[in-house]
Amino acid sequence: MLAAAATAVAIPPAASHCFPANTARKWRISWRCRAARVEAGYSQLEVRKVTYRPPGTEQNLLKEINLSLREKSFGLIFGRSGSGKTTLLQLLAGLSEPTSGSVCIQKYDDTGNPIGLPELLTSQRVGIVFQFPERYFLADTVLEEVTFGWPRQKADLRLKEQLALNLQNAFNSVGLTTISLDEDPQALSGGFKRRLALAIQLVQTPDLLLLDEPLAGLDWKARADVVNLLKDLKKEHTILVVSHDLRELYPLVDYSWRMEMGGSLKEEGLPV
Ligand SMILES: Nc1ncnc2c1ncn2[C@@H]1O[C@H](COP(=O)(O)OP(=O)(O)OP(=O)(O)O)[C@@H](O)[C@H]1O
Repeated sequence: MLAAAATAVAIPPAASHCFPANTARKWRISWRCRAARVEAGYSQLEVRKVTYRPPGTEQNLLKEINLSLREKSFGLIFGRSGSGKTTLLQLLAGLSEPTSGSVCIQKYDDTGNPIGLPELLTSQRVGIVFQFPERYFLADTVLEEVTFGWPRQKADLRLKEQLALNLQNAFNSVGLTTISLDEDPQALSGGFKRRLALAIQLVQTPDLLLLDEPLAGLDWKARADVVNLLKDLKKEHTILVVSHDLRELYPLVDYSWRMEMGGSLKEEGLPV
């Protein structure tokens, strides 16, 4: 798999992956920083007083949102349709910019004291899987689907090798090692399509994984499959999910929030 992925010819990024055009360059920078980042303590996502009003509109969709999520934990945002949950995920993914407030990663030592200044959470540190991600698969093979946006130039060979290694790790962690890279992504089962969408994001080794309605549209077997997968992934990843499927996700949840109509967020236990 490694060799095939490393030599894969790159195609422009797919809309479904929502990577900015210069993602590859950013990944390289991100890895360099990551290598230097081995410290005791822990990191935490901190959303501070975030308000969002789409450009050219008068109304705030999100109002003074505060949220903290410790690394390698699982957060869930629930609330009525139209309250602003997806808008918040898009903002955390860097697809839109807060009108005010900040989204940072703050490091703490083992006693809970902050280490240094908070770092801005940039889009290259976030992976997002949209609702029904399989609808946006465009390639004919699994290999082409996951290598969309990979660099073409020879000078980027080392980067491609690193991506290929990440790909192998991602496929291992989502349990996709049994499928052929030549397979048509649309021919995979519902649960495997979701695994593939997750693997595509995990290749970036994101600090934060955002999932919008990860169980939507799946049959009971695939839903159970994805829940088990998320249970495994949360051991190594920081995951923030928007979902209406509270009962099934309840056993995984470390923190939860209710989004009120009008875009206010309140920390609250799940009503299950
Ligand atoms: N760019 C925009 N301009 C104006 N209004 C917008 C914009 N984007 C979203 N909205 C509105 O903001 C509100 C929140 O939408 P959002 O999709 O975030 O809700 P949601 O809680 O995720 O809903 P659902 O659970 O149905 O997915 C909706 O009323 C939507 O129409």
